[in-house]
Amino acid sequence: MSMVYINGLNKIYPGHIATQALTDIHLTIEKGEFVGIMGPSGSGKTTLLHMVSTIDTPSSGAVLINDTDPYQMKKDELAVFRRRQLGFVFQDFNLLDTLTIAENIVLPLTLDNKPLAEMETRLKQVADRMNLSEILNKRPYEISGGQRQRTAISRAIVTSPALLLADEPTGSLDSNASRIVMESLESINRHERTTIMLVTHDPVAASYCSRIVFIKDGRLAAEIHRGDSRQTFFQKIIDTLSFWGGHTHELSSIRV
Ligand SMILES: Nc1ncnc2c1ncn2[C@@H]1O[C@H](COP(=O)(O)OP(=O)(O)OP(=O)(O)O)[C@@H](O)[C@H]1O
Repeated sequence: MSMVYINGLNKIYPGHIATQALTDIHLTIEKGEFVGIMGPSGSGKTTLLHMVSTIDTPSSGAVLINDTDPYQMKKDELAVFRRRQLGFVFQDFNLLDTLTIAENIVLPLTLDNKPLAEMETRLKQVADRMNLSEILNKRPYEISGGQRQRTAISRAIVTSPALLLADEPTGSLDSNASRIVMESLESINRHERTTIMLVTHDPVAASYCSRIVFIKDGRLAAEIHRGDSRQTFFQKIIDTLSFWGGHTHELSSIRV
């Protein structure tokens, strides 16, 4: 069963000089997969994520999410679809400083008018899984970057979305915080069976995925699967990046 089905997708940004950001993309992501998107800067990774997250519209081709075409929906329907089916995680966390960590996490449930008891149960489950239970009464400016990103991930999964979309979630974090964030995403994928699509430049972060799709100049260039060993997968990612392009500098001293 596919969670994301992309068929013949093209994206052209109009303008004085039009940019063809994506060309004839065909990609299927099965339910429960954890897929990374990698490629050089400007290759179209974020554009692809935006097409799936319905932030922007394709120029042509089909995008189905959970067998639904979000681009056929009315504005209100789409807003509800996004709130219930999709979770979003960004590089810069996007938390509200005026709210506590607990209030930030349950915000999507508040917007959906869920009963208080249900909110409290779900908050406890998510906070336990993301190891945030001790800091629920703090505010975002009182916690570390890694804790902020885990709060943002908690907010994204509190509605139990079918699909979690993450754009460079470790981009602002040091290597230790990145590792904890990636372990959290891996745990969500394993235990909540949430399908995850992640854009990253970071080969260590990518090594937590079950499959990596490489994009070059807006086209799918290669695809590799993890298998059992994350260490071996990391090496495969480095080899593929050095062949297709991407960030492979500064990698010699990285510990997986
Ligand atoms: N809103 C926009 N208007 C016009 N061109 C755009 C727009 N967004 C992206 N582009 C162009 O589309 C191409 C793909 O951009 P995209 O941001 O998807 O790449 P990326 O692989 O995510 O890059 P990076 O790794 O640097 O974030 C680039 O040539 C970019 O300049």
